[in-house]
Amino acid sequence: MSTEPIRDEQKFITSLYARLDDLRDQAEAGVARALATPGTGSAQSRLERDVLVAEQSGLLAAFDAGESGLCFGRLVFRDGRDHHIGRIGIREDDTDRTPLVVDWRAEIARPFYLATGYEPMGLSRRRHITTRGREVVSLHDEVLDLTDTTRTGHESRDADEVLLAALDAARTGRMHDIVQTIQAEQDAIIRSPHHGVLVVEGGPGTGKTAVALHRAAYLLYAHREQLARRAVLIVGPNPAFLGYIGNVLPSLGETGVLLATPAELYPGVRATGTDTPRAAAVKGAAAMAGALAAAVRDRQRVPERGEPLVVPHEDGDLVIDWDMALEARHHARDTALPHNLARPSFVFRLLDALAEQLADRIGADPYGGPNFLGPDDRALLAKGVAANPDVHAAIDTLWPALTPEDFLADYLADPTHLPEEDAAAIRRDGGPWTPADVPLLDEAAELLGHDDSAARAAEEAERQRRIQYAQGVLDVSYASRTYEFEDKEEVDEDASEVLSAHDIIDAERFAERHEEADHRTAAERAAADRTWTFGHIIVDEAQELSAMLWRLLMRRSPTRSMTLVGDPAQTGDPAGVGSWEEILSPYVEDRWELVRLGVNYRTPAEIMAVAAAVRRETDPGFEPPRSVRSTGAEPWERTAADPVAETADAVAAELREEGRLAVIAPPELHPALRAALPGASHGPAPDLTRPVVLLDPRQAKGLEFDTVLVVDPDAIRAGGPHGVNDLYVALTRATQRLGVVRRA
Ligand SMILES: Nc1ncnc2c1ncn2[C@@H]1O[C@H](COP(=O)(O)OP(=O)(O)OP(=O)(O)O)[C@@H](O)[C@H]1O
Repeated sequence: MSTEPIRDEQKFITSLYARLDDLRDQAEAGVARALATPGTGSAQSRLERDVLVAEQSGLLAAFDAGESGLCFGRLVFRDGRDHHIGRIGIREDDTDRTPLVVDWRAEIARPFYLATGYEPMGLSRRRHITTRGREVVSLHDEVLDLTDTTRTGHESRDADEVLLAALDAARTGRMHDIVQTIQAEQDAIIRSPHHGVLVVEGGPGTGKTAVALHRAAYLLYAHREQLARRAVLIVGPNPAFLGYIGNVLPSLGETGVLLATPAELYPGVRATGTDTPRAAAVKGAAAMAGALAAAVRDRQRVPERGEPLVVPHEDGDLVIDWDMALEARHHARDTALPHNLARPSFVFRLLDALAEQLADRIGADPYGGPNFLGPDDRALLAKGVAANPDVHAAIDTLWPALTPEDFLADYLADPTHLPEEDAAAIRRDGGPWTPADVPLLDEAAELLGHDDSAARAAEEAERQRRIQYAQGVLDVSYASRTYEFEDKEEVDEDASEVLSAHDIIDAERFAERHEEADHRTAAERAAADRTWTFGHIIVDEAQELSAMLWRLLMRRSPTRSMTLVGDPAQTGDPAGVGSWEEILSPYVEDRWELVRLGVNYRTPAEIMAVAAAVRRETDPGFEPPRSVRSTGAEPWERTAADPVAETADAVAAELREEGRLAVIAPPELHPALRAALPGASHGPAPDLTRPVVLLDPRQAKGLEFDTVLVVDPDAIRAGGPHGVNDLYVALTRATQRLGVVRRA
């Protein structure tokens, strides 16, 4: 390509960055001004200031995200329209508010990802613009109009070149966004409607994680009003994985997302313990729900027949017998409320019965006439009974108020309603909570309930008042908006692609932000609230989740707006549920959609052949996803009496200036490997940006490295019920080179 188009694009890109700088300065000044405004101290002035700070801060985050790779494409339509495509939408500072660059998520940007020579979608030309910092380094053009005389017929390879350059690039230890090279099959998933459950299945490296993250960004853009308020939850397998993907959404300007591992889904509990695989499987099985429910009922007791509880009282002993407690228990259970919420029914029924017992005794006419006591005397007696701490202590032994933590700790010390061998596997006295305990704590919290109804009602009334108030302030702010606060609905057909401040904030969220004591974002509040329900939930490596964890997640998503991505062939967790049908049918029957991704963007064909051979040992018909690349570098395999020393030598030989290397080995080899590889990052949350990282196969899930050394594959395979899957995961992590060190 001649240098002229590059010069022209450079001119455009330079002016675009100048506009971005302006907007950023304005937003920064806006925040500073708003924060410096002394205000009158009234609720109104504080709210107005918060409106400004939130709007400007949201814009600032988006402008900062746009800094790198702000504009990466251009679409020239046959009808003369000409649009640049970028990470965020920006408009010119003119009276028409001319779009300068269109957000990649806008409908008008779609042909950038979908158009082909056969289906040009109105395009005559598509350009890929590659920049380094603010400098244009290359352009790749595709002529899609078959009648264009400059067309050579080879243009489509240009798009592949951009993709292959991205796939070939050295890894940094952090996942990058793929907005420049989203493929058509991926685009369809990213933009599919957000209602209902969408399952995305695909082999290693097919872009499931990338698609899931871009889908979150797309949904937040397309349904901002609904989703930003309730936040989007992304569940990933482990802390290393969350660190790996953590930059992708901020790089797309999105912050309304909570990333969490399954172990973090019960606020206030840090699950640092570990279970045996057998214990994890028992705790994860659906049968635990029934066992816990039965165990809660066991805590609703009645005295043995003929062995009543006798409570000393100033007006005479009170007797709680089998009949009386049974009647109160029926009454409380009939409410169908959780244990702690049904407890007041039990308590009041017993108190009434005891007061009556006392009145019957004290006021009894020895000659069989009517009771002497009038309503006032009876009320006085009832008051005395209700005020007696011994009465309450006795009732507590029958229907105690329980916290989920105390209940589960008691249960695990003496598990009931399970076959004895399962109970033995999970029996435990004390010790830290484990990840498999997290859904059990949540289940217990549901069964027990927390009696905060009065506080909640008061809170809701106050919230409604604030929303009404905030709407008034927003209306004022909107009427006096500056040009970049334009509502996307009311402008032209290009409008929906441009970033708009009113997308970033709405009255309800404002009201929420304005709570005096609570200025946290929706995602932050969601993280602290067990009963939070999310606007959308994305689960990565969904095949790993246990039935009990699915119950927890479904409670967090009453609308069932979910995207589940996974690969059953990579299941490692002993509690992982076998099939999507099995996972989903209890919640949505067959109302879910399955899409498959079939192209492997990570693993070169040479490496994939080795990984597929491992699977074919147990599943002869196994077909791996098709690798998009082949590097010519054949994986190597060595057998050594001392695999640790051999690995250390191989690491020294394989280390390159650029890129990252992972040693994936069974956990029992880690102490020796740590000693032999002193520079390697390791542990529960290793730093993946270091040149060498030591991982066990489970930790390697979802990650990728330029070079991977798999140590003692036979031990990995023999390491558990899903050992073959773990080995398959380990072998499919490399983007360039794979070495295998066997034990002799
Ligand atoms: N369209 C694309 N353009 C550029 N890179 C892509 C594209 N799709 C996927 N990739 C890259 O391919 C690699 C694998 O993607 P990703 O991790 O999302 O796959 P996955 O299906 O989740 O894999 P696994 O199941 O093995 O964890 C990543 O480096 C990702 O950035």
